[in-house]
Amino acid sequence: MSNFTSFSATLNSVWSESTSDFTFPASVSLSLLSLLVIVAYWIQSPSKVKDPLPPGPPRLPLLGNLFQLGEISKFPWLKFTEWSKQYGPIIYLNMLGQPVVVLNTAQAAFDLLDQRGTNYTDRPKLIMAAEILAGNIHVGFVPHGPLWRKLRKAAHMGLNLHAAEAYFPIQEREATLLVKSVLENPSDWDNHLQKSAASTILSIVYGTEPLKSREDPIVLRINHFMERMLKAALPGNYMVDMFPVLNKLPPWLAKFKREGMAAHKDFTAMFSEFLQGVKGDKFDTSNPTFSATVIKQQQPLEMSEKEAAWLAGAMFGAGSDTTGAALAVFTLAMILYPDVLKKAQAEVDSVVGRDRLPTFADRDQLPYIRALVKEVLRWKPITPLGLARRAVEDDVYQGYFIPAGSIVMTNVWAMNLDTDIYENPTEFVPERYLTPDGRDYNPQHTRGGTHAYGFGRRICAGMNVANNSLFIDISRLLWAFNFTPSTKTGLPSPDAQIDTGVVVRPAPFECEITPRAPNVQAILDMANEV
Ligand code: HEM
Repeated sequence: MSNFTSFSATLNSVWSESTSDFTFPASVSLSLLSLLVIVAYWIQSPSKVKDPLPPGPPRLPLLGNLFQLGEISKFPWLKFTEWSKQYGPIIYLNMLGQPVVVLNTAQAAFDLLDQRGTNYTDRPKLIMAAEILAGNIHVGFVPHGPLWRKLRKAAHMGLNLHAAEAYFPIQEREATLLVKSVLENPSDWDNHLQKSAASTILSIVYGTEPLKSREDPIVLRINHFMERMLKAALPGNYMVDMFPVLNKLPPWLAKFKREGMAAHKDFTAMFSEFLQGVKGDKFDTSNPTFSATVIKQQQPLEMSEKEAAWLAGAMFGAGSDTTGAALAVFTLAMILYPDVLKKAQAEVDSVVGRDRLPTFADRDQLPYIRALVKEVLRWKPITPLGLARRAVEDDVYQGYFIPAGSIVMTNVWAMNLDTDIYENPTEFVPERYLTPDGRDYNPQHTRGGTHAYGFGRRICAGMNVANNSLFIDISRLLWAFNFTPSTKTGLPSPDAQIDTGVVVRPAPFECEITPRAPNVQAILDMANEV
């Protein structure tokens, strides 16, 4: 799912590389732009500030923190975390009149997003991406209101803890295929992880057969949708997001609107075609699928064909790159922390043995693996700023004024490194999620031990499916392989990361992945899920 981690970085492009389809003649552009900035500021600035705004870096009149953009353009969570040490748990920024509030502690995120959920369940307005391209129907971007509640309810029916168990067979089959691919071609391990994550989510949503490649037409088509959404969501790419009044122009006068509406029609046709495939017999429907649940819920929830199609279609973008990136973090940790690797393998071996693959039935007996999955999500968060929210009304928190319309960001990176909660937070230590007598331990204000899936009512709808995929993939990879540094390139850096715009993941690195025993292939061949 396109997120807002690149928010600050991409605001830069307002000035530098705008691809806006609505351009001004050069002679009038500067003065007109200045006027528009003043009007935008006047419209958007908080009118009645009674309490002080939260602290933050110094601001200029009108421009706000625009001049700090350089500092936060790359990996903004790192700068926010640094600022949190200076300014405290809540930081206030202002970008050309747009208030931005960054929450740096789990306590602040819990107090606002969980405890005052009604005010913080909305998403920021994204006119080009969410309203025009997605037609205000994408569950991840739709404003807080009746439609979001309906879509979310249907999503819950297909993804809740119990419903997610129906996908165990798909996830076990995909995990076996993943181990097979890595065994055949270990140097391409990252590609196998990404393909496996994509294949799993597609099978869960539409009941498709396992993917042979990431170039499969269905993947390419959905990726094209995601790329369009991402490009449209980046601030500065479309003037209409800076000056919403432009959205009032009729389509014949506004190219961005004409093209956006046409693209929305195409995406609707694509998602409807996929859903029809489940209704008809094009895909294998012998396994329970998310789409089948959505189709069943259409009548009781009074969901239109279009809403059902978009709900199912939204899942690939939300669940594919995210899970794949978390598996890459796991691989990095196994290379850098050989003692953890050994301990995890020892647990798997003692419970499962060497004559079969781990299954979901083993999960209760694998506390160290459960802890390791939580540590993967904590150590290098793949969505370090979560997914932004919008304050609907003025609020006051800890004596600070949060203006209505503020973009609210959760700095999960800072929360995961909070030394009040985690000892040696930069180290990979699964033990932190176990009590001294070996039971599961979840730090305060986490959901299931983690902040990775967000907060409050808008928490990740697919978190059970994601946790299940991570558990089964990680336990089978640990059962099958040893992970060691590349003999050519040595130890990878724990800190090198890349921001894909969708997720933040470890920078590419090489490593050696070798089978732990000669019979791995034979056991894989015996697995009857494939
Ligand atoms: C490791 C994997 C994943 C991570 C780290 C992750 C993380 C997130 C985060 C941070 C949010 C925003 C929550 C908030 O606003 O507080 C989110 C939303 C969402 N996620 Fe996930 N996700 C993952 C996997 C999945 C999967 C597998 C699915 C689908 C099966 C999924 C479906 C969704 C949906 C539909 C939303 C939008 C919820 C809404 O706005 O109401 N995610 N996810």
